[in-house]
Amino acid sequence: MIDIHDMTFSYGDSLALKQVNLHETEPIIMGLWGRNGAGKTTLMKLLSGQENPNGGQIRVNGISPYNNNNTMKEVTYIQENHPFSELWNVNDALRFGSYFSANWDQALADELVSLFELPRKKKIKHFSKGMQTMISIVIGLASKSPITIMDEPTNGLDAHMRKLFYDVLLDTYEEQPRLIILSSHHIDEIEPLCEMIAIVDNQTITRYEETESFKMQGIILNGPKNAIDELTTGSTILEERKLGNQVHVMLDVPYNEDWIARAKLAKVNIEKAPLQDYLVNITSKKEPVKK
Ligand SMILES: Nc1ncnc2c1ncn2[C@@H]1O[C@H](COP(=O)(O)OP(=O)(O)OP(=O)(O)O)[C@@H](O)[C@H]1O
Repeated sequence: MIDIHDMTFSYGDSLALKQVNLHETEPIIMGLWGRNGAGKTTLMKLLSGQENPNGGQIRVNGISPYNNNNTMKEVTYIQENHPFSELWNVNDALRFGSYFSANWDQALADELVSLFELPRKKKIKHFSKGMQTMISIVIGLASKSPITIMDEPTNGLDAHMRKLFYDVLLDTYEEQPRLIILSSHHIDEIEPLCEMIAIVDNQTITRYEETESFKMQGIILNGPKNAIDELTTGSTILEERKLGNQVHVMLDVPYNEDWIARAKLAKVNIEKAPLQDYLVNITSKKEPVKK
């Protein structure tokens, strides 16, 4: 479905992506996580054919996507704060979506507009931020495109609407599996949906792994300095804080029976590092400490 090999892209003289590699043949839900400016949006633009790489290769369903009419039919890209015309209401936006999507499902679009309680006649520019996100979601899901890319799809949604979004996305995905790519800075908002997560950091994809494997990784230890020092010898420390004789560290190791037993023996408190904190630390500019 997508195959990216040593791809590089610059905006003029400014390098945005370098040596990107990503290969996915299955219709899965993929998360794209990275910090501000990491290159997520640029990668999504390249996948949807809006930009042309300067080097390397990108293939979407076997073809180079840039300026390719076939890509336009097969890939739907919903940008963050999608720029709807000032004049449009919901019906206009849906008509626009239907023009560009070969698999457009009008019944689903109507169902989602009702579910999200979006007023059909009100101008979209007068919608709240969450409502604007919802109409973008409707267009993304009703497109039923083989490759559907959504930038920050939970932006502005409250907990209730986010839950609705999860439910409808999974329902439509189960009905018709396709490659759905969701980007976010907040991993917790997309992680429940994603089978695989790609980490975009320092202008490239540094890791592409199963969500479950990321969720296993990273532990936090709290305890006396000497006990922590002994336990952490040989491990990579991602974060360290001291309070008197007490030390708090995050290690880049799996949260497993072995570490739970070692911590118990050393009388040190152990817990799983929150996924978002773990990812922030592994993409931090500061060098991790190897003890
Ligand atoms: N049109 C542009 N012209 C020049 N530089 C750009 C342009 N768009 C993005 N960039 C630069 O490319 C880099 C990657 O930006 P990009 O928008 O892809 O990051 P991002 O991961 O989506 O960030 P965010 O999470 O903040 O939206 C940044 O350094 C950014 O300043």
